Amino acid sequence: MHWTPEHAQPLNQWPEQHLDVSSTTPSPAHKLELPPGGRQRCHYAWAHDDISALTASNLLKRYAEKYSGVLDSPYERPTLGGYGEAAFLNGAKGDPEPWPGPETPYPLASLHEGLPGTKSGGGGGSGGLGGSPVLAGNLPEPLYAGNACGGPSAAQEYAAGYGAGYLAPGYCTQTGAALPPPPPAALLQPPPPPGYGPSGSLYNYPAGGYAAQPGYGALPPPPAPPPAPYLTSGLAAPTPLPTPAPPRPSPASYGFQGVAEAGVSLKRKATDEGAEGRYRKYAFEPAKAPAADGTSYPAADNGECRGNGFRVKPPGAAEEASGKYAGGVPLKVLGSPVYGPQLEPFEKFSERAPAPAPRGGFAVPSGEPPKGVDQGALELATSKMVDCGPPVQWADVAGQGALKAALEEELVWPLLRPPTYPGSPRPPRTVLLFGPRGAGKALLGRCLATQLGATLLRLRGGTLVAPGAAEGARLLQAAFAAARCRPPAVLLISELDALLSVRDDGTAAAGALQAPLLACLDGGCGAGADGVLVVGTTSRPAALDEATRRRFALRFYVTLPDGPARGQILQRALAQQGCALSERELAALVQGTQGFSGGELGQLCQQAAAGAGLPGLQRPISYKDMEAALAKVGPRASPKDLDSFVEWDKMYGFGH
Ligand SMILES: Nc1ncnc2c1ncn2[C@@H]1O[C@H](COP(=O)(O)OP(=O)(O)OP(=O)(O)O)[C@@H](O)[C@H]1O
Ligand SMILES: [Mg+2]
Repeated sequence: MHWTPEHAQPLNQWPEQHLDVSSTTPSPAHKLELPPGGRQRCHYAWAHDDISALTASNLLKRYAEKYSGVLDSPYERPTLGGYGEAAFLNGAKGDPEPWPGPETPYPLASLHEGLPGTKSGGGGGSGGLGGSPVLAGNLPEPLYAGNACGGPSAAQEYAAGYGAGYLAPGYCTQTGAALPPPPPAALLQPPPPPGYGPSGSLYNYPAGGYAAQPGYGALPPPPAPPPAPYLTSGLAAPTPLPTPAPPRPSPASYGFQGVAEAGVSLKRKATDEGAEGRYRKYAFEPAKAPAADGTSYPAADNGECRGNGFRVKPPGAAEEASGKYAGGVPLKVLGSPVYGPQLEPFEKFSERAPAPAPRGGFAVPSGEPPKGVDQGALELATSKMVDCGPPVQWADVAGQGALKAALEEELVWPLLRPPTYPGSPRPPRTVLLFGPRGAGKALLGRCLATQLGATLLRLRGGTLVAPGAAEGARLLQAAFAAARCRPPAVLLISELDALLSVRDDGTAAAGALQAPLLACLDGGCGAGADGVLVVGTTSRPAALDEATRRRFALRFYVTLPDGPARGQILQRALAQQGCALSERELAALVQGTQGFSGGELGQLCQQAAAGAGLPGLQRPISYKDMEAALAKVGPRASPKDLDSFVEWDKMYGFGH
């Protein structure tokens, strides 16, 4: 039968209670715990419980008095667990006096020690194990000495491991004998909390001994109690009910030790599973956190995964990247500089006084024809080759500042300067001007003649080649002769490259006029005499073979005009056409004629004039005429051409 609080009797009803201490069935604990030798005796005493009635009543009277003091004293009902487990464990519910006998290994505090109204007894402290307080105290020597049925040692173990002292009414195993009163109800555990089922242990059985009890899985079955101490009066405590279980510990706070516990816990687990399974939903478990962003995907440990698992780039990342690359410094607006007065007007050069007739090295006309030259050819050359055009001053050449300077310093001045000393190096007598068509090479040649005050003889390679090689050779020789006859002379040979025709595969054609040319350049036809400058020009420098190229001491790249130069050229050309554009219109034209040569600009203006009406009837050229002309006239030099010029210049030019 399970003791339940209902069985608790108030103390004042105890006297009627009689303890039936006779029992023939030892509790399992007794079976287990009794020393072998003591088993017999213990059975004997237990069976025959021959404690005199007098003794029993003495005992009851003694403890009744003792307990009555307790009950009358005003004190709080202890809270659950208010009493240390030890108190319940060793059952020291009442008397603090130790059981006479060897020092107990477990000094126990008296249950009532320190309570108001209680006598500060000699108990407490090392209160002996005297087993149940009911039996403790200076009781007469127990009838059973030694180990009888679990004498002190047994009692100790028992008491220590278990609150054996409490003998509930209803457990009177001794007929007629009144047991000491049960501890006041206050000492009893409160009723179990709701949720506990009717079955299962509510009590804190000591570890070991008992098989796991079916339970709620919340508490492991308590360990088996050590053998109950026997009443000194011979009363053998019947199998005591286990003390009320301590408050249900949280799973982690079970205090049971040892294998039994482990077994118990294992066993419990099995049952727990059931119980826990039943109550799992209430079990404390951290719920899985939903994905932070509420998606149904489980949040990865690192919290990285979102949605379909792809991470979203932080906004603006792409912009930032493009900003980094695309946001470079905006390119400067390229364009030809606005045509402006910074350029020297053409006239300026023309203002310059013509160079004084050179004295000295260049030449003084000898008046005598050179020997071996065909007279007819000479006359032809004089009449046909001598350029009688207006002088060209440096200012008449738009732009080309650097080139103009180089030419002046490298050619003109040395030619004009008398030799500084005998044997001083001769000034160059040949110069090659190369660059795109219409770039002003001839113009420069003309300028040079002007600057040297020299006769200008102009040859076109193509003209020489046309009548045939022989005829051409004759003419070439006549030209050089004539130049020699008219010192200072500038022999301007344009389209030099026509004289040196080179097949597409780079092999020279049948030396058309190359040989006579080289001979003349070497002074064979009077050339090279003092007072003759040969200016060769070409727009195909690459067609020149090395022999020819090397006959020209100076080689300069004549580039296309830049913006301001273009403006000047346009302005001059338009002026020649009798019209003038506004600065804005001019600026627009300059912008729209990038890559045009001077010659092409002239052509443009001529085209515009044509659009303005027939010659003589034409109106002034308008901007619209120019725009129309642009549709027809365009730059000839391709970027590729321009690149080749640059390359050649690097390789063979004198740069400037
Ligand atoms: N820098 C310039 N300043 C003024 N006029 C120029 C300039 N360049 C070219 N021109 C004009 O363009 C026309 C062609 O010039 P020029 O004959 O000197 O070119 P080129 O280089 O000799 O051409 P080609 O290779 O066909 O002989 C000329 O009427 C000239 O006045
Ligand atoms: Mg020319």
